[in-house]
Amino acid sequence: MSEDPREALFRYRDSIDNLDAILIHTLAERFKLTQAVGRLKAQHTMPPSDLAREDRQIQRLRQLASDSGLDPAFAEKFLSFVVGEVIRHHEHFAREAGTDQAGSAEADARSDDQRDHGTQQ
Ligand SMILES: C=C(O[C@@H]1C=C(C(=O)O)C=C[C@H]1O)C(=O)O
Repeated sequence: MSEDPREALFRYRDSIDNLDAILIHTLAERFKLTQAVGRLKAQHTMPPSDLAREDRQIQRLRQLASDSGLDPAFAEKFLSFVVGEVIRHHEHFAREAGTDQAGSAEADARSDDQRDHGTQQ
């Protein structure tokens, strides 16, 4: 006899809940590292964003997504969303350290790039 559909639904949801917990824990660990990077950049007056690094990450994540049956466009949007938050943290650390470069070429490049991609911070 086949499984009760409600039992099957609960079983799927148990695994979904476990995976959601992994996502949150993974993001929390990633933000701990990016905040350390943000503090390092602020102390040494390095620009918050690095668009060349982001381009390499986008290509890598698009490839990983496509190899695992996930929409590469979704993977790119997700990375962009996360990096937008990271940059906000970096800018905060730079303001705190008094090393922010408002109006720098890097900041201008980022906002041009975001306009081109229809994203904003
Ligand atoms: C964390 C960094 O700072 C920014 C955030 C990135 C990220 O969240 O992966 C990547 C590049 C930078 O724009 C970094 O330079 O490595």
